[in-house]
Amino acid sequence: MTIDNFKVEGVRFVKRGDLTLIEVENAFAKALLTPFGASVLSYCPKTADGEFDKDVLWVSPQAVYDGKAAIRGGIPICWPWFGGYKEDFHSEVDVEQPPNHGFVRKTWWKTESIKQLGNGAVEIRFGLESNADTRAVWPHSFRLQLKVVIGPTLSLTLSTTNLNEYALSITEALHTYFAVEDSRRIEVDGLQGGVCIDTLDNNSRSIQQGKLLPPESIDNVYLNVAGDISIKSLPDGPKLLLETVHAQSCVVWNPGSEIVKGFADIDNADWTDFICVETGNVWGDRVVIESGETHRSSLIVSREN
Ligand SMILES: O=P(O)(O)OC[C@H]1O[C@@H](O)[C@H](O)[C@@H](O)[C@@H]1O
Repeated sequence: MTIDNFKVEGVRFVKRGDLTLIEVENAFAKALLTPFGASVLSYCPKTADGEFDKDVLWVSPQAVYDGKAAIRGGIPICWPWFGGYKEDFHSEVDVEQPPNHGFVRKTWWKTESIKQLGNGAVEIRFGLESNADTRAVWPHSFRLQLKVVIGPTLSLTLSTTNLNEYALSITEALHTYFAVEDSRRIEVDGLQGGVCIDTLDNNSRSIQQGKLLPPESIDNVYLNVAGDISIKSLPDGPKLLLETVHAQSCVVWNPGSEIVKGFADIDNADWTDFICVETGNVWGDRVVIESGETHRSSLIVSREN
């Protein structure tokens, strides 16, 4: 079944570059997704007076849609490892350049279902099973599914099923690029008490005290922060609320004015337009999934005006 065979009210398919995009518009929001990387690229909820609000997500105007490169923006999925290829994933398989943040953000997923739910929200499920190509990079068997619900909130659930006869160890993150008025004037609440690892300062560790006022350039990993998180535009702009389930970690990243120059797919001036607040299970919060078991991790995003 090809993607065009899904006939659901308020859902249409358009091309951008080499990708097929899924456009959703319903009583609650409009959104844009693609099976390449199972990426959500846009989510504009409706305001109380029924107008579409600004996008919650940021996608770089320089993003590439060639079906090969990871899309710069929206919600890329980092799986089965976050960041570099960690020591514990090494195997007999020789991967010369293991992709940063894993391989599924650059892989075509299958669109398994698109349907309207009883309340009028739209649910889309993307799936990916291990195959010869994935085993060449990571020699394990798995089934992955991303369930996205476009409703009054944007909800994503990533499910990993371990199809091996042994336990599987993964790290994972929804690498969300949130659109903000000015990344220099925001505060992130909900990280306090977590272990903060500053990767721009030799992985120095501290305990996060109070709200985070991100410096211009930031690449902090927060462990053991399972509660809700919010991103507020200062002084009294809108607030984005991030509710998570089975996500112990959060990474806050923005390249800032210098490091951004090393990114071909981000304009040098655009770093103030977003903040990445990436929720999942990374570093020491890694997840071990027993044989035959499924692990689920969710993110639910909404905007409070
Ligand atoms: O360029 P990539 O692979 O998408 O990574 C972007 C950033 O992703 C963040 O999650 C990392 O913490 C940063 O170190 C990294 O630079």
